[in-house]
Amino acid sequence: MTAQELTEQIFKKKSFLCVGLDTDLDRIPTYLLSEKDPVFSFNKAIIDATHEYCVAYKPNIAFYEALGVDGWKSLKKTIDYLHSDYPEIYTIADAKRGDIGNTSRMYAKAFFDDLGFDSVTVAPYMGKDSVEPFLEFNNKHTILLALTSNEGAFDFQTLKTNDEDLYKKVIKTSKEWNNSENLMYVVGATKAEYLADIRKIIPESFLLVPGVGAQGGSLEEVCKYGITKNVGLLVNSSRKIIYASDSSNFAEIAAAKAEAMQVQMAEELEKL
Ligand SMILES: O=c1ccn([C@@H]2O[C@H](COP(=O)(O)O)[C@@H](O)[C@H]2O)c(=O)[nH]1
Repeated sequence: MTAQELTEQIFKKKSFLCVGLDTDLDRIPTYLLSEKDPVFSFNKAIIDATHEYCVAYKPNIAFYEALGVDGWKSLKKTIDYLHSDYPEIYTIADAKRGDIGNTSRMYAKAFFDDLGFDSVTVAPYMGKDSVEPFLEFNNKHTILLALTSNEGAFDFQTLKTNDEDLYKKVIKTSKEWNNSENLMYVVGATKAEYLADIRKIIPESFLLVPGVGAQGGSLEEVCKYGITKNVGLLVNSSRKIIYASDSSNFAEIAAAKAEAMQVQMAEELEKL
């Protein structure tokens, strides 16, 4: 899916919500554990209930890898289900990959060609040749970690290099890379006020913003500093939506949480 098509979906659905599929066998309703594929059953129920309120889903790959072969099968079934039943949905593999070039190429093939995700998150630490192999894929996005939502973001990302914050240097440098038009960036909702400066460097780029909900970030603050006339935001919430309830009507409750966020987003879009 192109960024233009994603923007069209955002205005059509009046939502820039991304629902995170951080599916954990220890947190899903226990009655699902007797199903053949509990992870897929849970994801399918969440997707069917929430899809009208969001434009994207973001499975965090760690939750699937942790289950070995079964986890990969559940991930594949989930992405195939999205492609077949909800082709208008944008998909993000939150995998935080990046390695020497020929290895990065294999990661890119895995997530873009084999699994067919629209985008994958990538760590910038190994530099240009570790990211460019992802950028070669047409109509696929590489979402570079810029300023993350966790406390540890201050360990390195805000260190000064030649009087400039490292995360700003990463963003500026990445704009020079081949096919940089295929880049998006991760900026944590917990650091919303930084978005004002970030928008000076990348006024048009899409930002994936995790950290609203369980991590305490505010949607209002994110919009105040980060929204553009074309929106340019995908705001993720995982646990606050998918684990809102562990009873048999968990999907209904998740839908209510997603709808509440969508309503707030529609209000923000009205202001544009
Ligand atoms: O800076 C980052 C980058 C990625 N994440 C991921 O987003 C979700 C957030 O989940 P919540 O339950 O809504 O807190 C999760 O998959 C993280 O690994 C992030 O939080 N911050």
